[in-house]
Amino acid sequence: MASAASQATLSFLPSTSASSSSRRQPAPSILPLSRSPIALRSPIRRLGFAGAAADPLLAFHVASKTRAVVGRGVRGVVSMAKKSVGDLSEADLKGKVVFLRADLNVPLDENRNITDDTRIRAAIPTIKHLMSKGAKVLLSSHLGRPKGVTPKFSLAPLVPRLSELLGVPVEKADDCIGPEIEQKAAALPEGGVLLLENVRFYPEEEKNDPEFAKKLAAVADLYVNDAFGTAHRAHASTEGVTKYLKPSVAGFLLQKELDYLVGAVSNPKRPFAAIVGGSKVSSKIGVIESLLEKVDILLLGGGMIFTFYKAQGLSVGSSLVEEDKLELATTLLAKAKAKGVSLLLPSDVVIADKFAPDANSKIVPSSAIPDGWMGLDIGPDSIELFSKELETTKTVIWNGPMGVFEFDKFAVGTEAIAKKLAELSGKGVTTIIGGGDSVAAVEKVGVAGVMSHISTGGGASLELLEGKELPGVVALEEAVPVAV
Ligand SMILES: Nc1ncnc2c1ncn2[C@@H]1O[C@H](COP(=O)(O)OP(=O)(O)O)[C@@H](O)[C@H]1O
Ligand SMILES: O=C(OP(=O)(O)O)[C@H](O)COP(=O)(O)O
Repeated sequence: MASAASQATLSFLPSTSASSSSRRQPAPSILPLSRSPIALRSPIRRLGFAGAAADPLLAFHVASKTRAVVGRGVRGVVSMAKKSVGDLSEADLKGKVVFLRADLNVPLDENRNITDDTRIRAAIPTIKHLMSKGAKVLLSSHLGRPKGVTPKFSLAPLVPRLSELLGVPVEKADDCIGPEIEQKAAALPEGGVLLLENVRFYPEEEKNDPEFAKKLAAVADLYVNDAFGTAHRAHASTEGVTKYLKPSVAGFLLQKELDYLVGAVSNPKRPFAAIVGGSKVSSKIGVIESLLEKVDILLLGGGMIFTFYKAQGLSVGSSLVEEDKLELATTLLAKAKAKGVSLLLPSDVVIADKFAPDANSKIVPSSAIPDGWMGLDIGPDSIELFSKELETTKTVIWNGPMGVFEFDKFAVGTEAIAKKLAELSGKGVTTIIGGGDSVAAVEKVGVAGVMSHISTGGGASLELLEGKELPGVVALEEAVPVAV
């Protein structure tokens, strides 16, 4: 049975939602401050294609699959798209030297062993495709944020795993430009792969220096960008190089990321819910504002909720609060209401007497956080409330953990959401995990494989969800417009 806290929440829910259940009551026009949590609901909005087409993000659509998503049920609408590596013919690729920018920025332990090879595995389909078409692949990436040539940031530890996944020995160069590359590129057989050294060993890379970009392009015939995780950086190997290599096209991973983070989000199967967590409101303002234009339901968790509670006049103890964002929190709540978005804050929280894995903890209603205690996770009623809400949806996007999931004691909320999304994914709901810590949580629970899409880019996915243009995508060639 639901506790008093969750019943208080449910009493705020009106009966008008398409995702509704019989429990909904009309929302009060003014939220009583004493009655946290906040649950604002009004009818599900349905953005037609006109709404989606007006979204500038749709200009980034690259895949034919995306075109189908964008154009579903709409005749005569032209979809803007980026040219894809899949659009190139065998003649375009056979014997050609391809500069392929991937994001192989993987975590290494102190012995330089790869601790998570996700980004390498994600790059494989494009590399294999180029190999199968007889291209000669110059594979480029950064690793970490080196200041000049730094051996510990060499790409050498990646060679064995790349070779294993590709089924061929991958040779590595000691540089990414210059005579060695010219010589090795000339000696590459069709279908061969040469891994270039860390492109950030040159400071010119991050400065997007045109002369450096020209040197990167020097031995190649064409450019493929598959580095989604770095597409928000206007660097020489992600943006500058496109000025010197034609065509410059998108790889399969980049396509897939855009399909989900732009396509599915701009024209989702509804009801469409977003779950936004993480530490601070300030780092998620852009995402929340952008998602408020698109979603039917917005569930908030993580450290940011305490700023919303405080803005509502509640006591939050020593929880994380951004005092200068209280007004903003109130504005966002009002915006959600005005837009008819159902915005839910957790009804109960797990509080701790210190910020530590071994802190004493207890569960309290969100409106009853005592002085000296801080909220570090969402509580069981909130998990139930969020889970019920999520069951009404057809598309869910998640960015940011529900609590301090790095501490086992406060990982329950985040892990419960991960499991819920896995369950929903199995029932045909589109589940999109938007990078960063949410991906780590999903992996920790062992349900990454069942999600519809797990983004390989934290910062890049955040920027996309904020509605920003990614320089690495903008720079790519437009596909021939297709009437859908
Ligand atoms: N209640 C909380 N109090 C303090 N920090 C929190 C709380 N909930 C979550 N966090 C922290 O938020 C961090 C993630 O925030 P953020 O970087 O914004 O998310 P993401 O990486 O998913 O974009 C995690 O390190 C987590 O410990
Ligand atoms: O790991 C990356 O970004 P992410 O941590 O935001 O996912 C990318 O490789 C970009 O790296 P950068 O943030 O050093 O430019």
